[in-house]
Amino acid sequence: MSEAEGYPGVGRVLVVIPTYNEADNIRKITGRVRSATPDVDILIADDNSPDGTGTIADELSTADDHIFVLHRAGKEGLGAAYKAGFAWAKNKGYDAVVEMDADGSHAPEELPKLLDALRDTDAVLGTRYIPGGSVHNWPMHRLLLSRGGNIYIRMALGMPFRDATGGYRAYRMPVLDAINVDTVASTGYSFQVELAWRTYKNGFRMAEVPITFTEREHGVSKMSGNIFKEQLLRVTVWGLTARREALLSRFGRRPRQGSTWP
Ligand SMILES: Nc1nc2c(ncn2[C@@H]2O[C@H](COP(=O)(O)OP(=O)(O)O[C@H]3O[C@H](CO)[C@@H](O)[C@H](O)[C@@H]3O)[C@@H](O)[C@H]2O)c(=O)[nH]1
Repeated sequence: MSEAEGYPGVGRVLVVIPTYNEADNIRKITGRVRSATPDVDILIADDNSPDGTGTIADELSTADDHIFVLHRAGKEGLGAAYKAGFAWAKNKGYDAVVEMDADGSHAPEELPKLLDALRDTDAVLGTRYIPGGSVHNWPMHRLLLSRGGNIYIRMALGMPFRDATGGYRAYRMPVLDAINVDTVASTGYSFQVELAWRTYKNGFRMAEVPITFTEREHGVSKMSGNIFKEQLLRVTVWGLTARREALLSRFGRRPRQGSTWP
């Protein structure tokens, strides 16, 4: 087993790809990542996919020293898979991690752009909704949900970012340590919002770079009504908690220990 030398100016980078039923996509995406960025490693975090993604991942790992597999017992959501992947990265001494979907929605060819930006900052958010960014082949209802959700998040949390829900990102490892990523409660897509929120609240440097998001050709999205409800509820509570804390500090009072949720 050998590991990549590292990305210039960033260090050893691990691209974490969570998978659930991505048998038709996993070969292609890992090949594209390896071609675009030969200096980075890949970890496939598979939740025991019934379609055999885990077996294909093992084959890829056997054939390439820069691909690793984390087999998990069962489907626990994208957030849980990322947390396990980040813990694996920390254990192996990586300097930075990248989040990437398995289905080709996030173009590996744009990875150098994210990593170049990470040289001068602590976290990079790939953003669909700034000039240069775009979304391809999404149905109108999904686009409206995403745009509307991001407007709500900006208003509720006061974060300046245009795309707090996106899943193509890079974090330096000390950020994940400082924000206690292992205690992140979100399991679905609000995981992305919670990570951005914690990073922002902790005062880390964050940059947005434009990305092109292309809807998957194979397999299905795991988006569900429950995932959407989780996001809405959590963002509302975080926003109210932040306002309460701001109010208390204005009157010279500190919030009760443990009063911040989650
Ligand atoms: N291990 C594991 N992986 C999962 C699970 N659920 C989803 N994944 C993996 O997570 C990635 C994204 O899942 P999709 O279901 O394809 O996501 P999406 O609906 O296209 O959502 C994307 O856009 C959202 C914002 O609009 C993002 O919030 C989200 O992170 C993702 O990038 C894929 O690689 C998928 O296999 C799970 O329970 N377990």
